[in-house]
Amino acid sequence: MVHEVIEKLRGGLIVSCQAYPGEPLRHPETMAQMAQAAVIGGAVGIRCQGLADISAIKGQVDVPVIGIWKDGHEGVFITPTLRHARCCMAAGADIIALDATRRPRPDGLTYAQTVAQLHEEGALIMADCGSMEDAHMAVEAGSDIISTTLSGYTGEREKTNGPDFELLEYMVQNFPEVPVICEGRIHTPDDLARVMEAGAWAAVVGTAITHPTTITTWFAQRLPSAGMR
Ligand SMILES: CC(=O)N[C@H](C=O)[C@@H](O)[C@H](O)[C@H](O)COP(=O)(O)O
Repeated sequence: MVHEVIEKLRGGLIVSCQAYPGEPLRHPETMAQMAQAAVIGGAVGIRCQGLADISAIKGQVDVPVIGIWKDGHEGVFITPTLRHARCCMAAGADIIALDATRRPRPDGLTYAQTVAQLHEEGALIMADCGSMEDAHMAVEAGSDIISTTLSGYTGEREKTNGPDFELLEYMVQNFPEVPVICEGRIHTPDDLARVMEAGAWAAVVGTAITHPTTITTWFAQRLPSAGMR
């Protein structure tokens, strides 16, 4: 049976509100405003990064919040350890997303051990996978949600221009009992419509909605003068 929090996400758009270190919008209040704006536009859930952002956003929106803590840039860095995950829970996240690759984790625990412990503590876990093999591992570990988040970022899958439909379809077909979230490089409303048609439980859109610097470059690159800059 699907948990009621995950049921609330079914068929909907989750907006990822993240600003990266050193960026002008990197402030918990700013991200909470961004999250509120996304909910007004129809987001059924928010994904966000960092303990301060999770707690600020939880104070401002009623929809489920998927929390992560990114620590570092290499290897396993999305909620890499049990400690990071527990902190996200304490900050108020309704669902914790974890790196669900088969790579070694900084605290020496396996993904399955991490999930088992967090389940004992009452957490709901979204598995950020980078490949079919990761998805199998994540499902065997009892993840509550599996996602395509890390496709194209771990060396196992090509970084496609848009979402990784092949991985999404594989997950949907092979794990019909597990909610599958499509995340990563959904850049247009058409992309979103297609991933939902492919059977995604829900979809996460980040950059195309909440990262104005990148969106500006998409436009700027189309200026007649772009090649001369
Ligand atoms: C690989 C990685 O670190 N992904 C992160 C996960 O939280 C975010 O940087 C992405 O913005 C998010 O997954 C949404 O994807 P997109 O921004 O492409 O819509």
